[in-house]
Amino acid sequence: MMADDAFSPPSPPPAPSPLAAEDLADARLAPWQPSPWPAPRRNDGGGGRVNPLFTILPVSALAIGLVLLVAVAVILVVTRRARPRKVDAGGSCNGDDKPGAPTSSCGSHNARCGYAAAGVGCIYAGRLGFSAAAPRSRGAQVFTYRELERATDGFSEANVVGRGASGAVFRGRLADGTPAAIKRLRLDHRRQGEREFRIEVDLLSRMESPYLVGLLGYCADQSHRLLVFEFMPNGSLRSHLHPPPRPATAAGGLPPRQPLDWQTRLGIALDCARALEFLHEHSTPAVIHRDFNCSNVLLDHNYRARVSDFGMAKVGSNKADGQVVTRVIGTTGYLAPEYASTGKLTTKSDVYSYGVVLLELLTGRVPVDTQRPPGQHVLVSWALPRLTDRQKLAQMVDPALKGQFALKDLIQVAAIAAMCIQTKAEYRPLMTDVVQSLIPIAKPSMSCSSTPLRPALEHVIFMSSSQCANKTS
Ligand SMILES: Nc1ncnc2c1ncn2[C@@H]1O[C@H](COP(=O)(O)OP(=O)(O)OP(=O)(O)O)[C@@H](O)[C@H]1O
Repeated sequence: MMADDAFSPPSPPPAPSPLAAEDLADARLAPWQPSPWPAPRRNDGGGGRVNPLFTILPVSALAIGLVLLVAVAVILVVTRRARPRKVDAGGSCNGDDKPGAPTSSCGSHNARCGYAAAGVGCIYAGRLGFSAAAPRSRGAQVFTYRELERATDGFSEANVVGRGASGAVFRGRLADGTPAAIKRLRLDHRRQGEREFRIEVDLLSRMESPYLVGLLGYCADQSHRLLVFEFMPNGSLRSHLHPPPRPATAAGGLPPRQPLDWQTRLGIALDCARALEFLHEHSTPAVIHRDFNCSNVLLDHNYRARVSDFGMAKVGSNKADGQVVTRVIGTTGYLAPEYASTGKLTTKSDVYSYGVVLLELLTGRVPVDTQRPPGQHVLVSWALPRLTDRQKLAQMVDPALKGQFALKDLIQVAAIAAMCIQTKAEYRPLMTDVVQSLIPIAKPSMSCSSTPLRPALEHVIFMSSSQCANKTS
């Protein structure tokens, strides 16, 4: 029943609003307790005096709050200004990476630590569809052509460290003493150089990983287009795995280059896997390198690898299948079959190219070599049946690695390579799986039993935990 049935006022009350009726009912259930505090007196214009406390207290509280707010804001602004210009994007890092520092001091491979150089800016920011929240931690400094000319002794031939399809790369030293690799792009009528320039600047000034070659800056002075990278003193992986034959005059007196040893190769394989893992799985949206090959793997003074050359990279689509249909470009011998034949590009195309580089590390062979006997021209077709045959496996390894590896490690690397170069893209592993599978063998101190294979690689026929004990060398 209604509450006012039970409530019998002595005289008819003024018509109550429904809310007033409920209030009355509540009042019946919970009798009103007098407040211990003095009741405020309403200034009703009836001549009653207002207690000054009730005016002063809220006003002073408001004033104190305002002062505190302003103080906090001032402290925040001052401390931000006083901090060195290092930006922590996506995780705190106390490393002291400097422009040109070849190795990040961040512990985690996922750490994105970097710096923002003074007075930096990126004129091409925002063209590749990264979300606004994407970290832009590394500033790319803008150089004039004159500055880079000075840095390279007028682009002298003596400073050329390499030449790619898009131009020459010069060793240089920036005004602050930082060593740098300066790539002078050739701008052709197809404007491919311009496109590559924009992609490199846009991507690299936003991405931050110790496994990617860092972009220190760029120059877009009139018709000049130059990219300034961290200098990688040990050059490309290609120059170590497949050194060009030295002319007799140059070779005389110079000691022969030592082939990379097994552990160094595994370290390089792991660094590259982490670089691709970063692009595919830790970047939003995913980035497909599209031209991953051993020329684009550069080595620092400790032979730690970093991936370079993003001029052909594609930012993955947001579509569910993560597939981009595009013009087929890349390097012969590294192209995934589905990409080469249909132009369908996915992160799994990079996984295939990675598998080819892993085969090069394993065998010391180039991806395509028409000088070899028939049946051995294409590395992938020659290697694939051997990778899963224990007898033939040991014979396919680079002779320079003889006696340096345990059979179980070789089997593991072969299994990873075999999965990466699967013809069907969906059978290839994720780069995260590759990283996890390589970690135990790239760190020899870890015991075999504590490092089970990742599910993606488990079904390779001869991989079983019992074989972990079969250490033969
Ligand atoms: N950051 C760097 N530090 C040291 N050397 C470098 C650096 N970048 C490039 N180089 C050298 O310059 C060479 C040419 O590099 P570049 O990226 O122009 O071409 P590429 O990758 O070999 O070929 P392409 O551009 O045709 O794919 C490399 O192989 C390497 O020896």
